[in-house]
Amino acid sequence: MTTESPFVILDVPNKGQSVFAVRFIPAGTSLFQEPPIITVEDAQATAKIVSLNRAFSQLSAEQKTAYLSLCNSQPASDTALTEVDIAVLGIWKTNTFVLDDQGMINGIFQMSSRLNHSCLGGENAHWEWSEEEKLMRFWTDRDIEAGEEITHCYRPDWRMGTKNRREALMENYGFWCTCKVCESPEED
Ligand SMILES: C[S@@+](CC[C@H](N)C(=O)[O-])C[C@H]1O[C@@H](n2cnc3c(N)ncnc32)[C@H](O)[C@@H]1O
Repeated sequence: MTTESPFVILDVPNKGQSVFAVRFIPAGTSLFQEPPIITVEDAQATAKIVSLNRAFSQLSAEQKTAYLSLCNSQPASDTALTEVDIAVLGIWKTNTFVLDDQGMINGIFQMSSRLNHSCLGGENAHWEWSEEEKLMRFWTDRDIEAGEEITHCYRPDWRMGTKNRREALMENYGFWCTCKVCESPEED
């Protein structure tokens, strides 16, 4: 049995970087686990941004570099902000995971942030956050073949037809979805 990672991060045209299986990965496999780079706990969006800036300023140089290396799909809306603040906020909006049912706790993760989205039915992995251990874990939902993109569903409740779902993803996440469900000619 090999101990090498079963996946790699590669560039994909129009989708930035993404995670791909390098060999067959059976359903139910633990892909990886990692601690967050940052977590922020606040109820209100504006309070979250203040907490985010505080949390970012307290990161080590290495953590800041890891954070700032993540993808930013958000247009810069507030030109009064500094370049770094714009990047911190854009990266936050592009990559944040909501970690609790109340929407209070958000987190940013280095590896987890590299997985692209697939609309419901196209995804092949899911995540679980352990509040006790402060660890994010990714698991495969089904068998994944070598060369397959590993994706999870960012928001599973958007069963509203391809056009509406794509518009909702654009509005909420800042990208036009090109997952295999949206690209399928059988979808409406
Ligand atoms: C959390 S990041 C995922 C990793 C990212 N591709 C990267 O380069 O680091 C989310 C961003 O990836 C891209 N992305 C993810 N899923 C996508 C999809 N289904 N269709 C098009 N772009 C997608 C979008 O730019 C989105 O804002």
